Parts: sequence; C-alpha cells; structure tokens
Amino acid sequence: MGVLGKEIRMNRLMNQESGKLLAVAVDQAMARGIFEELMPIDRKLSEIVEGGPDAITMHKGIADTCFRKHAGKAGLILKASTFSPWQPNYDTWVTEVDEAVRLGADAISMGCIVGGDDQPEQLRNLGIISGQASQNGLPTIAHIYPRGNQIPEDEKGDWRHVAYAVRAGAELGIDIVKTKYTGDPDSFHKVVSSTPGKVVVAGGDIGNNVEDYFQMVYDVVEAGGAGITFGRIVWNNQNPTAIVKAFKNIIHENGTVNETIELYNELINQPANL
Ligand SMILES: O=C[C@H](O)COP(=O)(O)O
Repeated sequence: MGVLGKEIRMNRLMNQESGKLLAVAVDQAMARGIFEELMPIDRKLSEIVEGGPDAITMHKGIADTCFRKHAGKAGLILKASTFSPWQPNYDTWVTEVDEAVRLGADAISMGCIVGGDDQPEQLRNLGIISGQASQNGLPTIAHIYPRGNQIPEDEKGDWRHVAYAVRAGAELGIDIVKTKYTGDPDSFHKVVSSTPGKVVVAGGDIGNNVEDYFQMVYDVVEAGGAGITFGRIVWNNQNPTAIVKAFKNIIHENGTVNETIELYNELINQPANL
C-alpha cells in the first residue's frame, strides 16, 4: 500500500471527474530569460487562477511571495530545478523536498534532459528526488525531454527518443512525466504506451495559433495522454483566464475542438473577474 499523503496529494492534483491534469507553468523567467508578459507575475497568476487550472508550477520565491492568496484555489507544484539561458540543457537543483513540504506543495517537479553528456547526473538527480519525495508523501513530476547534444537535431522529435525520456522517468519512480508532443496522435499513443506512468505535454513556444493548440490537446487526450502543463501559450495570451477555461473544456469536459473554439471566442473579450 502506498503512502496516504501521496495519494491525497495526487487526488488533489488530478481532476476528480476526468482523472486528468491541467497545469500551468510560470517558471520560465529564470530558465529562458526575460519575457515581458511574465514580469507582472502577481497579476498573471491571478488571471491564470481565475481560469480554474488544477495546479500551477513555480519556483519557491514566487510561491512564497505571490501564491498565498490563491492557496486552496489551485494546486501548487514546486519546481526544484532550473536550466538557464546559458545552460539550456542542464537542470540543476534549486531546492529540495523539505522546502516543498513546508510551502504546502501538492507535488514537486524537476527538469531532466536526456540524450546529452549530462544525462547521467540529471537522471541521478531525478532518482534521488523521487525517493525523497516518496518518503515524504509528495508526488513527483519530471519535465523530461530528449534534447541532449548526442541526439541529432532532426531526430529530437522522434517518438522513440520521447518514449525513452518518459520511460526513464517512470523507471525512476516519477508519478507524472511531462514531455514534448510528438506531432501526431499515433506516434504519441506509442509514447504513452511505452510507460506505466502518466504522460502530460508542454506547450512550447508560441508560434501556432490557438486553434492548433486546441487540436493538439484534443489529440493528446485521445492518444491516452493525462493532460498538459502549458506555460507560454497560456500566459502570453491576451486573456489567460479564457484560454485556461478553453483547455479545461477539452481536458475535463470532453469538449470537441469546434466547441472549444466557440467557447474561446465568447470568452476572449471578457475581462477576468479579479
Ligand atoms: O515548465 C515549463 C514547461 O516546460 C511548460 O512551458 P511551455 O509550455 O512554455 O513550454
């Protein structure tokens, strides 16, 4: 039998009706550099929470200073590592499990890049954090991507490498693995089938239009994915509340892409009720 604390937190994290996860990540400023849209973090967080995500991923300082007023409205996923604009393929520890527990986190997350020279150390870190988190009843989430320097550029989207990444996370006892979408439901189904763990996807850079993202999320769920942890596509949107509600319609309410486009068009010009 598992640890009760972990089961309670997992049930808080995953939507009880759909069994899926809609998380939003606001941890990018330290990892990727300055984004003007993410600088007013207090207001952004309020707009995101207003949309009703299951959880928000952030670093400890932002949690401590900005998350208090949202406690109980959305789950907290504490990010325990970061890469940087100058070391984009190396995630280093920035906190540990005891601090996540003190901050009231529902889960702890760590990044890990596979397929590169630093893979051994990053997998070791993932194995350590999953063991420590388990002992403390805390679920773990890995942000794990096959983008290391040993993988040729044109192979980084290959489903086999993505499957390797998610399987490595599951082998190390990670509860939820977040990775990149492989671009089509068939290959993503193979990824999901390669692991006993839950697989969610990141959003990536803004570039596609929102309709493409609705289709992507629909396909992820159809292929057996457990949901999303999206960052830029949510907080770069002119109305983060509206886009979170739209993604909810697909992930938790089985909405079609067309229904979701209609809903989004209704919501996009409504100001958030902050
Ligand atoms: O922690 C952040 C995740 O990678 C999701 O962010 P993204 O959707 O901007 O890629």
